[in-house]
Amino acid sequence: MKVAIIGAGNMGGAIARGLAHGHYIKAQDIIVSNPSSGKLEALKADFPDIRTTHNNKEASEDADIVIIAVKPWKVKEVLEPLRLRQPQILVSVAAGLTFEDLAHFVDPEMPIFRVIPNTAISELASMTLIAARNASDTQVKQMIELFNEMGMSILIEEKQFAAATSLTSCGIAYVLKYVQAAMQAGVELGIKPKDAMKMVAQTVEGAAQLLLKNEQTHPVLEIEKVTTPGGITIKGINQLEHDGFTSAVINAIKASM
Ligand SMILES: NC(=O)C1=CN([C@@H]2O[C@H](COP(=O)(O)OP(=O)(O)OC[C@H]3O[C@@H](n4cnc5c(N)ncnc54)[C@H](O)[C@@H]3O)[C@@H](O)[C@H]2O)C=CC1
Ligand SMILES: O=C(O)[C@@H]1CCC=N1
Repeated sequence: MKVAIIGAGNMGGAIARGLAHGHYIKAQDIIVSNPSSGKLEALKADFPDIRTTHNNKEASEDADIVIIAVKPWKVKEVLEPLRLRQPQILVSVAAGLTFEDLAHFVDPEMPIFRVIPNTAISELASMTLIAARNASDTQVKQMIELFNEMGMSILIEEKQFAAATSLTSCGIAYVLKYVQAAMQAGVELGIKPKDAMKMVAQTVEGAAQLLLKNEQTHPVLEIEKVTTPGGITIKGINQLEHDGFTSAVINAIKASM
C-alpha cells in the first residue's frame, strides 16, 4: 500500500516517521511532499528509503492513501488540484475541517477519514482520534491499525471531534502546563530544573499507566490510594480545589472547542 503525505511539518513529518518505524507500510512506499527542502532532507536523513518531492501531484497520483497535513486554511488550495478519487482514500488531519468541507475538494463519494493525532505521535505515543465517511469496515480497521502503530487510536463520531480534540490534542498542552507549574514549585523548593522535570514527567507517566493498565479503575480510586486521612496529600488536593483547579481545567477544555 502506498501512502502520500502532503505537508512535512510537525504532523506530516511525525506521521511519516511513525509509519516508517512501523510494520504496516514500507518506508519506500511512503512519499512526502513539501514546498521547502529542509524538512524533507531531515526526513531523508532519518529514513533514506522514504521518497520526497516538492510536487504534490506527483506524490498523490499513485498513492492509495493521501494524508493531507497542511494548515487548515491551505487545505482547499492544496486538495482541489489533486483531484483525488476512489479507490484512493483521503485522510485529513486538519483540525476543524468537517467531512462536509472536505467533500467539496475531492470526489465526494470517496472514503474520507478525519484523523487528529497529538504531538506525542513523534514518540509513537499519540492519542489519535479517527472518524470515517464512506469507508468500508475493512478500511476503518486498516486505519485504526495504521495509527495504533503510532500510539493508541480510537474511532469516534464526527460530532464528538471538537470535544475530543480539546481533550487529546490541546490536552497535551494542558498536561504540560501542569508539569511546568509543578516544576516551578519544585525549583522554588530547591530542586534542580532538570531533576524536577524528570520527577514530574515520570509521575505523569505513572498516573497514566495506572489508568491505562487497569480497566476497572478510576481517578477517584487511584487518588484515594495516595490520600492518607490526616496526611499530606489531602492538604494539597484541598488547596487545588480552593484555587479552582477542577473548574479551571473544565473551562480550558470547553474554551478550546
Ligand atoms: N500541531 C498539532 O498539535 C496538531 C495539528 N493538527 C493539524 O495538522 C495540520 C498541520 O499542522 P502542523 O503540522 O502543526 O503545521 P506545520 O506548519 O508544522 O506543517 C505544515 C506543513 O505544510 C507545508 N505546506 C505549506 N504549504 C504547502 C503546500 N502547498 N503543499 C504542501 N505542503 C505545504 C509547510 O511547509 C509545513 O511544512 C493542521 O491542519 C493542524 O490543524 C492536528 C492535530 C494536532
Ligand atoms: O491549537 C490548534 O489549533 C491545533 C489543533 C489541535 C491542536 N493544535
